[in-house]
Amino acid sequence: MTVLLETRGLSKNFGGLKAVSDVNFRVEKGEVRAVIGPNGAGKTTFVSLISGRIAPSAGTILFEGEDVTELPAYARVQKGIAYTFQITSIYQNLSVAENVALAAHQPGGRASLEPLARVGLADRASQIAGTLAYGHQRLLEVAMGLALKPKLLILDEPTQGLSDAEIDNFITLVRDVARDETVLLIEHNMPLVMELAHRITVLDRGSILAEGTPQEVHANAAVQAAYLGTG
Ligand SMILES: Nc1ncnc2c1ncn2[C@@H]1O[C@H](COP(=O)(O)OP(=O)(O)OP(=O)(O)O)[C@@H](O)[C@H]1O
Repeated sequence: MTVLLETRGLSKNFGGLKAVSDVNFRVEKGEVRAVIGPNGAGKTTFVSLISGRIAPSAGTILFEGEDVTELPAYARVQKGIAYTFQITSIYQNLSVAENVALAAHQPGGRASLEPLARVGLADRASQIAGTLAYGHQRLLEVAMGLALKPKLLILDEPTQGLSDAEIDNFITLVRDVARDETVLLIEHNMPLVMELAHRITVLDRGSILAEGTPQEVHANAAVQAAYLGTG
């Protein structure tokens, strides 16, 4: 197995708060890795550090063996790290297709519609993005991430606001994406995580509480106590 992403001693403090604390983490190429944990565990902060949206207080981030800790976000995108944009970065007044074209840095709108087809939005290509339902805006974000042809696709709560049928489509989508790319998924929907992830990392108060296959994590007593609320 080849390690795609590794963090060593990765930490982020906000004042006195250790949002991410000394995290040593590895993702293999081709994996679907879920990061779960209670609210405030540090999941978004962790992936923001990996994508370069925020700078760490300490530690190192390696991508394909290269130290990318000091690289700005755009340079990490060029290396193949795509973080689905927060919804605010969708251009609400542009069409769905134009948003994908912009994400792919082809503002003339000549980008392939393939990313839209992959997320099931091809028939909405000409719709104004701001008029999409919330769940569809999340899928548009995923399409914008795919348009970058990433090696690592980071999805931050992608199924929020999706219907059950759309979540089923999303599972198919991630399996399809995972044939070519590695996926790092932050997700609160536990049945979905159990079904999709090869391995799960559980964050709690900024640190890794547990890591393993869905079965191992589900059976972990510390996880049940801290997260599943059944301990
Ligand atoms: N910019 C910031 N300034 C100060 N504190 C922050 C900042 N961003 C996050 N925090 C704090 O860091 C901690 C971790 O937050 P983070 O958003 O990473 O958690 P999370 O696991 O993604 O939570 P959720 O599941 O609710 O999205 C929280 O206590 C949060 O209040």
